[in-house]
Amino acid sequence: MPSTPSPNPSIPIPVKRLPHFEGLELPAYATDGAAGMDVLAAEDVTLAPGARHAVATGIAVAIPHGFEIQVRPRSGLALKHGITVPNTPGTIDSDYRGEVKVILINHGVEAFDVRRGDRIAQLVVAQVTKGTWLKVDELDETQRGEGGFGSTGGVVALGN
Ligand SMILES: O=c1ccn([C@H]2C[C@H](O)[C@@H](COP(=O)(O)OP(=O)(O)OP(=O)(O)O)O2)c(=O)[nH]1
Ligand SMILES: [Mg+2]
Repeated sequence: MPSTPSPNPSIPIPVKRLPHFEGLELPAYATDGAAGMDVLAAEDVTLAPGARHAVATGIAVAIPHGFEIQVRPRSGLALKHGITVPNTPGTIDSDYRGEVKVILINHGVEAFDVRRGDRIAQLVVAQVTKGTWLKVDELDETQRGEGGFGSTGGVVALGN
């Protein structure tokens, strides 16, 4: 029997469309199951190889307290053109009221033209769990202990 997909939880997010947003669409989920909303560039910019730029989106948001928006790259742009988000996932704080910008970097070998209206990245709404420090003198023992950074082996599969 096919299972009925449970609806995604969804929260309303106040969004302000800045003057240069004129004529663009709000970030939107491309499919029902998409994790991120594709966000459009609100400006034209050419990225030379190695160059980076904080690309305008034309929107400002008031994310409800306890949530954040993560700015993630689009895999198609990364694979085909080497265009990615150097600070991925970019963090939009709930108390930020400035314009949402997407930092793009060109890791490709050719210049890349971002055109106004292009879908340049995706925005993922996520819940934030805050931590508080519990000061201790000793930590519990684990199998890993202080091993890290490749301590469990290299790229060869376990068992080989
Ligand atoms: O990709 C991004 C990353 C950040 N921001 C905005 C929203 C975020 O709330 C603010 C600060 O971002 P972050 O904390 O990552 O940068 P910072 O270097 O720590 O700056 P700040 O001292 O302002 O927190 O900048 C964006 O618009 N796009
Ligand atoms: Mg910060």
